[in-house]
Amino acid sequence: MTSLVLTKVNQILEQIHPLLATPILVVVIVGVASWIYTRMVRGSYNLSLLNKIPGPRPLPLLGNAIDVAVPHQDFLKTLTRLVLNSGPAMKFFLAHRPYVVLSKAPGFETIMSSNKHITKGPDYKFVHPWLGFGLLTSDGSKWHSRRKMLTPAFHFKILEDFLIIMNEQSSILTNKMAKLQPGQNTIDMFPQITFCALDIICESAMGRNINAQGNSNSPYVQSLFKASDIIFHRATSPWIWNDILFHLHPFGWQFRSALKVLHDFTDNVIKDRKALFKAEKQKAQSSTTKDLEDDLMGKKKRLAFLDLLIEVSDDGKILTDRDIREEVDTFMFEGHDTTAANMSFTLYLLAIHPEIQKKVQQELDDLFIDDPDRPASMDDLAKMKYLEACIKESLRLYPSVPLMSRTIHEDTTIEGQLVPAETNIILYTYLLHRDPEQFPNPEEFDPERFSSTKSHQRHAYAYVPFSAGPRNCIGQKFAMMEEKVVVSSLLRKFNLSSNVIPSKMELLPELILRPKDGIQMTVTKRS
Ligand code: HEM
Repeated sequence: MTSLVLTKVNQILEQIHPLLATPILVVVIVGVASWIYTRMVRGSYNLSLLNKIPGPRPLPLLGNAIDVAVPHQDFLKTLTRLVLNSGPAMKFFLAHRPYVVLSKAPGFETIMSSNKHITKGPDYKFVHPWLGFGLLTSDGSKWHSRRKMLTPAFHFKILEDFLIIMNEQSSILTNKMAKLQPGQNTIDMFPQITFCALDIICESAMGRNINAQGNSNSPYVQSLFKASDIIFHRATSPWIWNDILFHLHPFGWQFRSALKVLHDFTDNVIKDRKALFKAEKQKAQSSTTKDLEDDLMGKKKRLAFLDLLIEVSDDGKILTDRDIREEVDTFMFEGHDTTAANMSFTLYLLAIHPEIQKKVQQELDDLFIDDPDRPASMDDLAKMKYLEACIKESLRLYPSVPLMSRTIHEDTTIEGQLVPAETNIILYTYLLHRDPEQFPNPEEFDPERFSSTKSHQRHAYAYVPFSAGPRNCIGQKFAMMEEKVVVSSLLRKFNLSSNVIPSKMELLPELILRPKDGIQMTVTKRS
């Protein structure tokens, strides 16, 4: 490996000036660079503790960059191999920056259950220009107060109001599917489901219908995809991590123009809804002294999360328009891809397991025996137990968020290793969910794992697709509701099949887990 580095340095120097490429100069330059690198590491990280944690041997300057610099579709396999060679806490370096990858339940518990380890890892900085420091990205007292402020918005009673939107958008999706002619009914379901999820979250978060299902070319939808795409590429391209270099790069200006569209859109919606809110408030002065949560629940209709934010903002005294935008943008960012990926993988798993698909359809047929075309009610959703188990099992095999990261600020014992302060922790959920001690035959799709008796036999942190502890997903109930509505609407009307073989499907751990080539499925009307 060292000889590989020397050869590379030699080539670079030769390009700069042939005289520079003498062996002595190369050795001197590599030596000085290694010394500076080691000083940097010593200066900021506790190397003596880090060296005790198992992991692949790092190279000077590069750390383990060469070990993990593989094509995106090979990343999960490569990381899994490295982790399995090292153990449940594996250390590696990217340049001078140390990471510890956790892949078993006890390690996850140490981090997730703690109120101290709530700082997100350095890679979240790439979403700051879009989301600012909203609920997903903030920490400390700002995060605490925002979390407290937003929790009532996800109360069961408030979520009920979003059911109408979910049913309406599902029905647009099923109508689109019904128009597919035989011979043309094998399609990539991933984008179809994504547009539906986007329409649902946009109307729920902002009270605006962007009609992505009808027109996916709208500037807002295109900018959202563009911004997400560039964030992912930046996170995996160290040469544009630096802000100045990024702004000079073509990605930089494309990102800025996408953000302008996204921010302008949210700003305008906030302005409109604030005006509406003011007018409504003038009409109903009596509600101003009531407790916020009761107030919201008492009202006939709450169309958007944005309303709660405007209500608590106290006309800019508690939340400015910029603060409100951070949270609305965060819901848009966190709330469409995650559910879309999970719904797509669930449909796919049911498509390749026809006997399990039949059981789900039986459950739905029994529930909708009175009228197979009516919208789903909250009561129906509560009774979709088997479908829920399928969705959960799909999230186990294909967690929408396959990796998360935190930075710890104090020395912490994790999995028996003393991990020094300022180390970045990677929570490798994709592998955690494949632990054979917790999930025998882990690659097998078996919804029975989520029957109530079997769930109790597992470690409390063995299954955490929505994270767990204080920084868990605030939107998980919303997500489960949406997914049941959309998936059940499709399965009431259609049979699904697919020739895609799970072991051949290439997975990309982008901002969310995504199939590299989409998921082709055949959609046939049920007789
Ligand atoms: C299947 C769907 C979803 C999955 C698998 C999922 C998963 C997650 C995970 C793993 C986290 C923790 C991220 C981290 O620590 O870095 C998270 C946080 C979060 N999620 Fe979700 N999510 C889903 C849907 C949603 C929806 C629909 C919304 C909004 C309506 C949402 C809003 C959020 C927010 C705001 C946070 C940050 C919470 C905090 O730090 O206090 N999520 N989600």
